[in-house]
Amino acid sequence: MAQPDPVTVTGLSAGYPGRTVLHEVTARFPAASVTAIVGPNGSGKSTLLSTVAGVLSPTEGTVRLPSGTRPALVVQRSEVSDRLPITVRETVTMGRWAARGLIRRLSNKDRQVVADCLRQLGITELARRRLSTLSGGQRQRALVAQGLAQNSAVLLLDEPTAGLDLAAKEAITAALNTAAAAGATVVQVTHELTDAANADHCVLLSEGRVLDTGAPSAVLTEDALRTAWGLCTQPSSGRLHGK
Ligand SMILES: Nc1ncnc2c1ncn2[C@@H]1O[C@H](COP(=O)(O)OP(=O)(O)OP(=O)(O)O)[C@@H](O)[C@H]1O
Repeated sequence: MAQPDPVTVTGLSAGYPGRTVLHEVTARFPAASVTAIVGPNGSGKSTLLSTVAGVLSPTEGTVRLPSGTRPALVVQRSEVSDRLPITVRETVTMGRWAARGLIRRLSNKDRQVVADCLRQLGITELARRRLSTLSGGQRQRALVAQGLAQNSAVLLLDEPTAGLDLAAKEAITAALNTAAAAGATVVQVTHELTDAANADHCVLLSEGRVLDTGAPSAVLTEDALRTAWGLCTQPSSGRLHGK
């Protein structure tokens, strides 16, 4: 079977009014794989994800996606209002809008996908609860389930496991691995050393430029981390932090 096309960015510059954040970024995000984007605070990880998602337009360069793909983007939970008057099931069902449009009624397949995503993230019991009544970690699982429900060939997530307990982290990691095994291009921004080390591929950013890209074991060397973070890793905390 032919390998699905990867996502590629070439010579990408992007940023915000009066501020260029990404400078000539060239990177490849392989299909059927999980890629971790890592780098210090402010290095441009979220900006890169938003540009690949099409939320931000590049000022230079190109983003190439598999033809006809509309990426699914799971933003940081702090960017989503916790006051939305909708249930967990409705939140996840919104993920089907991309596939079915706003008008068409939910099909049995839509319902099945939503049920599967709720189950994968271990939140079936929370399905009737209002999003506003959930803990931060429970809400994060619902947002990841919404991203998965889009069944997109490209799934982009901004720090999906940040601040979660071990069970929630494991549920999300397993769900991302399952999506990749089914052929999706999964890209996650992460500060978690374990998530980065367990990814199939890694892109290390520093000051809006690609410092290195490749297998995590080759990219996340002590030297590279010292260069990027200016100090060293803190393996005991498992998080990638500078001083
Ligand atoms: N909406 C915005 N308007 C202006 N500048 C922004 C905006 N969002 C981010 N920036 C700036 O762009 C730079 C890169 O931010 P970005 O969020 O992409 O970094 P990051 O690597 O994801 O950081 P972190 O690890 O802290 O989440 C930062 O200097 C930030 O201040």
